[in-house]
Amino acid sequence: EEDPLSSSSIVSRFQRYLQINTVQPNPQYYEAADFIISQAKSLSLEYHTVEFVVGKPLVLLKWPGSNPNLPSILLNSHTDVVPFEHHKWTHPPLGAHIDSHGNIYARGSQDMKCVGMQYLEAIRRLKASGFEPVRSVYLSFVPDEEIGGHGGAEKFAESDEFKKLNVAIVLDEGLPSPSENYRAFYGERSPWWLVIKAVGAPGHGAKLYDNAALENLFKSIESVRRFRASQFDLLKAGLKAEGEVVSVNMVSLKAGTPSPTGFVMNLQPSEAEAGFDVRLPPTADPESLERRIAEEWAPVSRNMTFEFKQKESIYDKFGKPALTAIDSSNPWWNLLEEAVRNANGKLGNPEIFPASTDARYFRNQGLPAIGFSPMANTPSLLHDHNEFLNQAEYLKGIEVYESIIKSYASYVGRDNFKDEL
Ligand code: MET
Ligand SMILES: [Zn+2]
Ligand SMILES: [Zn+2]
Repeated sequence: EEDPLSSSSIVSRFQRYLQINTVQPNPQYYEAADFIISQAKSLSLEYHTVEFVVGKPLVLLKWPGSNPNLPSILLNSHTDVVPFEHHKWTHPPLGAHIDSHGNIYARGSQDMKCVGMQYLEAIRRLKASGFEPVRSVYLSFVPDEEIGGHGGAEKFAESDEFKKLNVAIVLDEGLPSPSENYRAFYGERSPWWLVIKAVGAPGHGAKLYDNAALENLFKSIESVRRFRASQFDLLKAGLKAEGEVVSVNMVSLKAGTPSPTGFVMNLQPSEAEAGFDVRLPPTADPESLERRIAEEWAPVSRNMTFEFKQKESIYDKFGKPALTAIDSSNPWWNLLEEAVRNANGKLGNPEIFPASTDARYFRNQGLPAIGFSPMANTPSLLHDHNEFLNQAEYLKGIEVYESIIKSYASYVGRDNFKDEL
């Protein structure tokens, strides 16, 4: 039988996880849970599943520490992945095909089945080396991150079950880095999913008149685009980073009178709407953006209305921007830097995650949470066609986690200096 610690067994376990269809909106969560539990068994980890929402299992694993009084470490990952356009990929998105360069192609290879498996493989190696944790290490494999996390990490982080784990620090996903420096994230932007609706007089397609619904909508779109350009310019000029500007992208457009052959071409419709994915940095002024939406993007003077499909606060439950400290008040930050260095890796400057992750639910509880996915020399292909991760980079990431878990689980100093300052 093959050595479970060999590179080829490690990579083939990753392929098996990638091949499980956990694609939204119909993820095969039980199949994923069975696989994770089989891994837990092979590692002699404690396991159990919780269903905060029926049909959406969250798998929780535990590697007990020798000192159960010390607060624990939580390694979080989501099991679901976003959909794909099958025919636009060079290799099947659920195939986990490895090409001649060692690139593993699959949806979830970067976001974030890699991380979930790397945690497990790091533990496999640590166990084989005889390492015993002082702090308990928990692994949570959560559902539904890609549709908002409401049936997964959000409920988990607010649960009594979670409080009992007495978690000191959470690790969750980050982003790949095209350079040799890994990226790490101490905060993230808040999603506002906005739909703007216009109404107007219907009329002949040949007639030029004011206040048609689509004319009204396009005035708004022009205003949104001017704002978008102003934020994008800050980014292009290098004055701000991706996570420090407000982004707004149009993601849907709905209008027209359907006909069997497409749309009626000589009728101007009386309703139209556009959807926008807006992301606010933790340093943004939410009130001023809301005013801009009401006064410029959807003004009542044009009979416009708007609705939020999602509108998250930039503040934690104590009313402060949900940011994890990266100064000496947070020992876990320095430990991470040191552990990555010990594994011959380099960490870039801490950043604000430009999209959103489940880490926000833990930060909202006042806990430190760091976003980190050890992928260097890798183009960022999250939610894109042909998402891949190189197998050598994947294996390197396991060594990085080995170093981090070892350091975190052995740390017996104070968890947080904040209260004493
Ligand atoms: C807004 S829920 C988060 C879903 C996904 N991670 C995103 O950033 O779009
Ligand atoms: Zn993700
Ligand atoms: Zn994602």
